[in-house]
Amino acid sequence: MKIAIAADHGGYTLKESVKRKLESMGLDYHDFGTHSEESVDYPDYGILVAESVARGEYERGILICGTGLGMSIVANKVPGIRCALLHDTFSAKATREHNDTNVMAMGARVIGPGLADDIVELWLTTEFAGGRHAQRLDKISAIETRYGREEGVSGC
Ligand SMILES: O=C(CO)[C@H](O)[C@H](O)[C@H](O)COP(=O)(O)O
Repeated sequence: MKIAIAADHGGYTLKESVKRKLESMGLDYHDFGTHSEESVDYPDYGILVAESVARGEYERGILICGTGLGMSIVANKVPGIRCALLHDTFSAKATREHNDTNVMAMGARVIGPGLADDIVELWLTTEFAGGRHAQRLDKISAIETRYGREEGVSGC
């Protein structure tokens, strides 16, 4: 599984920790930045991960900022992206089973590296359950279509 990862300055340190977790799981990743704690704007980084996942270049994306809120808002603007803001393991498992989320966001000012590792591992290893949940995802896609965003990000 290929993973795209990015953070703003608030999430930089946790991103480095999550990268070590991915390496320990034997997973490939691409780090879209940021590469220091110098202040940056989270939309500039969140969009890189969201669009690369939407284009199919990476199977999953991981985004980290101070709260995870800004990153999750950005990612969910991109057609085809279903991003979950995750700070607990129950939700990490449930959002894969029920929502088939392809991007997750965390807040480095909310949780520590140990819990973040557990969340990432569960989120990456839990399969979508399908069944009744699939028809709900179809309805989410229909909402995207209704707002004229069915074209995805081809051409970006
Ligand atoms: O987007 C956020 C909140 O929704 C992130 O937590 C950012 O990391 C945060 O806003 C950055 O804040 P700062 O005061 O500029 O460090």
